[in-house]
Amino acid sequence: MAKYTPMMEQYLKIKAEYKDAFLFFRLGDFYEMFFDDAINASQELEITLTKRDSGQKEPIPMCGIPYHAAENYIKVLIEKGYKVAICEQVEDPKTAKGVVKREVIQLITPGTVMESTMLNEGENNYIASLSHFTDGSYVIVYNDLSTGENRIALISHGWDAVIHELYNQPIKEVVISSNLPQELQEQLKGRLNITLSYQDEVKFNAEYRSLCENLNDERLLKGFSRLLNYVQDTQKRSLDHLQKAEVIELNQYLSLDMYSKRNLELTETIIKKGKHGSLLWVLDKTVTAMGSRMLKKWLERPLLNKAIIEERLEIVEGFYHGFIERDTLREALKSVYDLERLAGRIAFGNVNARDLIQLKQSLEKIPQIKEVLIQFEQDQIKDLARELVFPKHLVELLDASLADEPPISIKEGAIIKDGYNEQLDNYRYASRNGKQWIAELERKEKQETKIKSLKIGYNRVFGYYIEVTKANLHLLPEGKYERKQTLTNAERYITPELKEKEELILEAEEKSVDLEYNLFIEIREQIKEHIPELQHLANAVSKIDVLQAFAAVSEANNYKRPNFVEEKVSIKNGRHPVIEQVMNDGAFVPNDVSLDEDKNILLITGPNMSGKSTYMRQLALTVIMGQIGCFVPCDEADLIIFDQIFTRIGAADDLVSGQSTFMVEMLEANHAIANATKKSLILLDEIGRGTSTYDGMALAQAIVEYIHNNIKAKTLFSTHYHELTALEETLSNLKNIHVRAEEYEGNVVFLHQIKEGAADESYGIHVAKLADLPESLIERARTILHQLESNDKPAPSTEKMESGQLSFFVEEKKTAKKQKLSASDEKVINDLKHLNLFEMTPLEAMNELYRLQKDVKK
Ligand SMILES: Nc1ncnc2c1ncn2[C@@H]1O[C@H](COP(=O)(O)OP(=O)(O)OP(=O)(O)O)[C@@H](O)[C@H]1O
Repeated sequence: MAKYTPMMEQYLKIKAEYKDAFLFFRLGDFYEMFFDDAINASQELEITLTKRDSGQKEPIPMCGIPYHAAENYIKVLIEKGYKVAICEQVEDPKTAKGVVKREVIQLITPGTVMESTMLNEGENNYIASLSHFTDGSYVIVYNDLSTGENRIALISHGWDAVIHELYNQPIKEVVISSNLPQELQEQLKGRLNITLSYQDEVKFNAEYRSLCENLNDERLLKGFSRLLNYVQDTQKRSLDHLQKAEVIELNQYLSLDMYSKRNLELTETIIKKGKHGSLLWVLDKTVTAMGSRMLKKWLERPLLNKAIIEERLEIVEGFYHGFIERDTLREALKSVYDLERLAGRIAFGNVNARDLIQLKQSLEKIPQIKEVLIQFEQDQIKDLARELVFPKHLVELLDASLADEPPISIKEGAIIKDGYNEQLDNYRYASRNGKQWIAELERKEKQETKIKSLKIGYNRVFGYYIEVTKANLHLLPEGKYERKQTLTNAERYITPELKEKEELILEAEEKSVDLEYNLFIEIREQIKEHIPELQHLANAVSKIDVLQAFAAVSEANNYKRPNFVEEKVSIKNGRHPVIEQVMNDGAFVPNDVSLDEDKNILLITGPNMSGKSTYMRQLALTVIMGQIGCFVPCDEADLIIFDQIFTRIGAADDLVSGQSTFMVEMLEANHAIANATKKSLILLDEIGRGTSTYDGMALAQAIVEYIHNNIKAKTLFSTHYHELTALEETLSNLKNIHVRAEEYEGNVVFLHQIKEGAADESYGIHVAKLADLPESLIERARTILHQLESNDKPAPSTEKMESGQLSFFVEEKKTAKKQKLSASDEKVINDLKHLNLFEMTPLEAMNELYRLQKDVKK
């Protein structure tokens, strides 16, 4: 077999170290890719695939992109979850002997991008590391390379908790050990859709000692080192902006499992996966990107500590009433640039002078912000003001050194102010002086030759020249000028003295550009020393921004400050914060919520689409808003501090891929039952609808009883099984409520009002009528329903139900479903077939029809 060319040998050697990345191999002005990389990249990037001789018999596949356009292509690949290794020529090709030396200078991965065009400003971009230990515990480390943030959590209660923790965090990549069991790796990829990277060798790097000082657990240290080792290996450059690892004590925050994070649409909606329509969308009245990111973090981890919640509420209260000051504050905050990411880019070495001017302008706003804050009477707001430490020396340095309007490039001069550096001033003087001398020469020559149109110009090839039009050539004295260039209408000349000045000017200019570049790097290095100060400031500014946003949104939407009490939840005229925003003014019907020691379970009945899930969701969202320190959507609220929220709401779907709807529903219910405490909030919507009526109802009843007898958590339980309302008689802490709907001229009118007691009727048949189904079908449905209603009585309830009994119903499920679809139901089933409802029980089918009708109306 023929040998590869030396360059190809070099390529193959480097590529062997970066098998899981596209290797961008620098050749002159291009990054080239070869072999499979070329084939795949040509498809992913839609660029032409060509061939190149490699020394072998057959040419090899190749494709390339111009180096100056690389950023866009890299962006596309990273967004698709790929990694890109940037391999540069690291010696001057002109002086190189043999093949030019090349090295990978950076491995760009989805979790480690720094370029602002690839980052979403309102969102963190985390890379995480996950380490597992023989005692069954796990350590997760989150790092945002763009801001330097490091957070670390120890999880000692199993793998499921790891998945719940990682879910819904903006993580692009997880670094693991290749020893992590394959099945778990598959779950990370499949359930969470995250790029996996491997770092098996984990060694403590003394360089980062100061970042880990507070980690007193070997496991935390090991987890953190795995992340740092990986980041160091891929980035190969200064990471001076990395911040001390902050340990997240998970038991200090309201725990939300992945189902609840998703069902409640805190930061993104389920269907469109966008911010619009989420709670974050309503609350995000922040004016800085830093504030927006902090708000998102707060929403993902509501607090349990009453003192901190009250401190936030006190600040919001101050901002709420001081609306004039708040406006001034918002205006000032608007001019504050993303200090956090800027600090990261300063450390990384990719800021330009314009960025630093923006830094200066942002910092100049700090005294003004402080001044506004100290005007408030609340001590908590005055404390915020104290956290804003104005870095005077830094502003002075930036002000003295940088030109007010520098260009983007840092290699073309015009970035340093006059008077900052004596040497630079000398060069500039020489250059300006020379130019003045030339202007003077032009004036003198014009006078002497009497040629008014004579001019002195400059171009890169010939330098300075004297230009005389052909018509005036006869006026020039003999022998004084040396001809340099002939144009159609003019001749260009030089003189020895002009040449001499030209050299002085050009030399001064060249030296001054070099010097400016060096000075800029020096300034950047000096600023690096202040990165911790900038990060501290960024943190304080973000907090102020989030709290002013809470005040702004609370005022705009008429939210009220909640009281935190010991045992009861009592909300007057509560509203759903998101739905009320998308409805016309005043269209949303407010409702009360009352839960206490005596009545901790509310069993909600009422027709479909009447507002049962909305009522449940609005309670959860109100609790979360309160526990992040925001006012809440109602007229008055007494709340307790909940430790966990569990939900099973809305369409059960493919969240856990490969599982049936019913299975998902059971997983979610089981998760709640296994983990909830008396201090938790459980919201279960239509449990049991994923299976046939009999076992669905049985399961629903068993679950309610189990919560009632064993957990005693505050619970909202909505159901279609009207029969369950009888439980009020046997379960002393359960109370029936219903959503009111009225029949008006044969139609259902939804009033969306919550009332005490059970709903009197199922409205399925009316709903089907609304859907204009054939009269015969409706009649038949009525008969079937009637039969069902007379047969389906709930099993007598028991106060001593054990959790093990639940499995009995699950086992029974399949046979029960078959029984349901008897031959006598054939006609209805056939009629429904075209609507794909044949898999359902008649009652469920009615519900589906109603949904359908509602959709058609929309
Ligand atoms: N309090 C309210 N005021 C005004 N409109 C409401 C209210 N509650 C709910 N709605 C409207 O009714 C629609 C249906 O509400 P929701 O989904 O909560 O009903 P549901 O009873 O849970 O229905 P299903 O049983 O089908 O899940 C909402 O999308 C909203 O438009």
